[in-house]
Formats: sequence, structure tokens, C-alpha cells
Amino acid sequence: MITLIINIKELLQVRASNISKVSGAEMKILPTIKNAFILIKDGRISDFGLMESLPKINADKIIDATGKIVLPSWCDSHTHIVYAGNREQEFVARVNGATYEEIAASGGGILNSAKTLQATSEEELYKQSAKRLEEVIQLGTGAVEIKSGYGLTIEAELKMLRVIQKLNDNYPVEIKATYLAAHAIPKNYNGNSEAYIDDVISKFLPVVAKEKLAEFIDVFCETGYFSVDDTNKLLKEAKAYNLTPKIHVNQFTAIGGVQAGVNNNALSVDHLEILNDEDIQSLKNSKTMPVALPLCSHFLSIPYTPVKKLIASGLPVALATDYNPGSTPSGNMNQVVSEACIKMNLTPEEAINAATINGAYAMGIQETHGSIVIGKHANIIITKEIPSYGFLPYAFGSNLIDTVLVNGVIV
Ligand SMILES: N=CN[C@@H](CCC(=O)O)C(=O)O
Ligand SMILES: [Zn+2]
Repeated sequence: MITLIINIKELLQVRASNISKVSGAEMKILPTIKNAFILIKDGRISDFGLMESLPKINADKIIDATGKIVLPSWCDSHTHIVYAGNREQEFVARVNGATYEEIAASGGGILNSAKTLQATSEEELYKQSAKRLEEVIQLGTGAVEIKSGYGLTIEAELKMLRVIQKLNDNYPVEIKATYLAAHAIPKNYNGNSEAYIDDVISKFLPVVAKEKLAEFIDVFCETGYFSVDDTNKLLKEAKAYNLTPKIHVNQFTAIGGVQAGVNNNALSVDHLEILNDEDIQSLKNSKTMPVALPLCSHFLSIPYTPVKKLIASGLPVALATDYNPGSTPSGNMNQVVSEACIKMNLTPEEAINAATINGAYAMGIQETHGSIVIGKHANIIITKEIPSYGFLPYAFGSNLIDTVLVNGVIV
């Protein structure tokens, strides 16, 4: 199947194949071609360039993108899309003055989601999750990481991971599974995080690894959840099973989680709303991608990750949704890009780099996704007619997506 997109007003994120991420001042640069074409063969990008150099091609399908912008699909490297029910009532409680921390301390929060998920059948969990996945695909997400972590028993965690696997089997987008082994301390452990980590290590990890249900391992390293010692212990053990760390750190407090991530060769450290200079220092000379989740800051009214400071330090930044029922009930990457420009002062170029090529890096798929390169998956967004790409973050309330292609097929 050959698909040709012609008369593209501007083709964004055109890169050399050896660029796996962009850092520091480079993040302000978004390479583009104006008045371009892109050719897709058997689901992969097979050529692109200026319209004036378009070779003669017998295409099966021609899409005229006059006035429209074309870019690689969003790469959402941090989500909890697989969950049951919702936490609308906690949201209303927060509107009425309760804090996220107070709700969690009184048995709500993650434990509330775990209770609902444990009582939900695998079929129903799949149904609810597939609906959310379909929604984000239409919003231009072409690759997505999905975490477990709302199970908190081995049976429920495996149920979540099997649902992620089934989504991967049934949908064309790239899905990466993360075993979020330590998301909250289950009630029956009476606040004893060490005892839970010990059980995860001796009872859960070997099963998850044997079933080959996850590529990444995650832990919520945070005051009141899991300590730096818990984190180090878990990540060290996970290494023996070839599970790469991608961890939740510094959402509310800076307790050394960033350093723990870097020391354990984490692919990414995510959240980072509260960052100190030592944290930034430890990220330098590491391969760990800092990931910011601006919609979480928006929804919880907590500080925004100081991404400009990270970039000024020469570091890369990726943006993701954090789609989950408690802190971010939105999986809209377009909204993430807007919010990052509006509230974190990223330029449109920085935000688009963070949500595409750097997002791909943050889930280990930089060789195949995240930029317009010959041979990469043809996961592509065609916008509606817009004046320029700056209009994407500017018109924050409009759905500006016209067409989404996954592996070269319109979805
Ligand atoms: N911070 C930890 N986990 C999720 C939210 C969990 C919840 O409230 O359900 C997050 O990334 O924000
Ligand atoms: Zn999260």
C-alpha cells in the first residue's frame, strides 16, 4: 500500500536518523520543510521532501494537505490509561477544600482506585481502557506507555498487565508496558512500605518477569509512599529481570528520588514538580530523560516542573499526559503541548520536540517513532488548515486535528 501526502504547508520534525533526542538550546530548533510531500510505503515513511522534487509515483491513495501542517504523532511516555471507574467524587471533595494528600491519607486516592479495579472483571477493565485509548488515538497519540499500579495485589496487577498486552495486540499504536510495582502501600501493610517492597521482590516480580508482561519498572518515590531506600532496593532487584526503571519522583517533595533514578540508569524520571539544584546536577551527564506532566500540575494546582531551568542547564525534557483517574483525567497531548507553552513558557518548538522525539526516547522507541525519518513508522498527524504550527498551542480549546494515520493507515 502506497500513500502519498502532497502540498503540505509545513512538514515538522524532519530529522537525521541518528538524532535520538534533543537537549538544551537545541530544543528551540524544530527542523521543517515548507510545501512538502511525504510518501508512505507499507506503513513506513519511505520518502519526503519539497513538492518541487516530488518523483513520479503510482500511489494507491493521495491526500491533499493544502493549508495543513503534518507532524509525527504524539509520543505519550507516561500514562495510567488502564483503570476502573473514576474519582469524580474526590475531585468534587477537592473543589470543596480537601487536599489530594488528605484524600489519600483517609484511604482515598490510589487505594480507592485499587479497590474499584480489584472488583472489576478483566473484560470490563479492557472495555473501559480501550475506550480511553481510542479517544487518545483520535487526538493524535501514536505511541503510548501504560502502567499497572492500581492493582496492588499480584492477581490485580497481572490483570492490569494482561489488559495492556491485549490493547497492544488489538490496536495499531505502539504500546509499552510498565510494571508500577510500588504505587501505594496496600492497607493490610499498615504503612509498612519495606514489608510491601519485600513482598513485591520475592512474590510479584518473578511472576511479572516470567509472564513477560512488562518492559519497564516503576515506583512512586515520595514522602508517605516509598522511600529512596525502598526505591533503590526494588530497582536493583528489577535489574536482574531486565526491567528498565521509569520512575515517579519529586511530585511533592525532593527526597533524593532523582539521584536514585539516575544511579539505577532510569530511562526517565517523571513529575519533577519540586526540583532542587542537586537534582538538576545529577541529571547532567546521565542518559535519563526528565519528563514533565503539566496537566497533573493543572488539575491538582501544584507547581509546574521547572522545565526552562532544566533546558537552560543543557538537559532534554519530554512531555507526557499522566492520564489517570486521580491527578490527571485527560490523555490529550494537544492540551499538554498548549499547557507547556502557556504555563511553563516553552516555545512551540520546545514543546513539540518534548512531545515527539523526546517522548519517544522516554519510552525507548526513538529508533522507530517521534520524528520524520525514512524507515520510521508512518504515525502521522495532519492538522486542519491553520496559519502556522504556533497556532496548535495558541488555540488551546480547539481540536485542530484533521486526520490521524497509524502505520500509514487512516484511523
Ligand atoms: N503520583 C502518582 N501516581 C499518579 C496519580 C495517582 C492517583 O492519584 O491515582 C500520578 O502520576 O500522578
Ligand atoms: Zn503517573
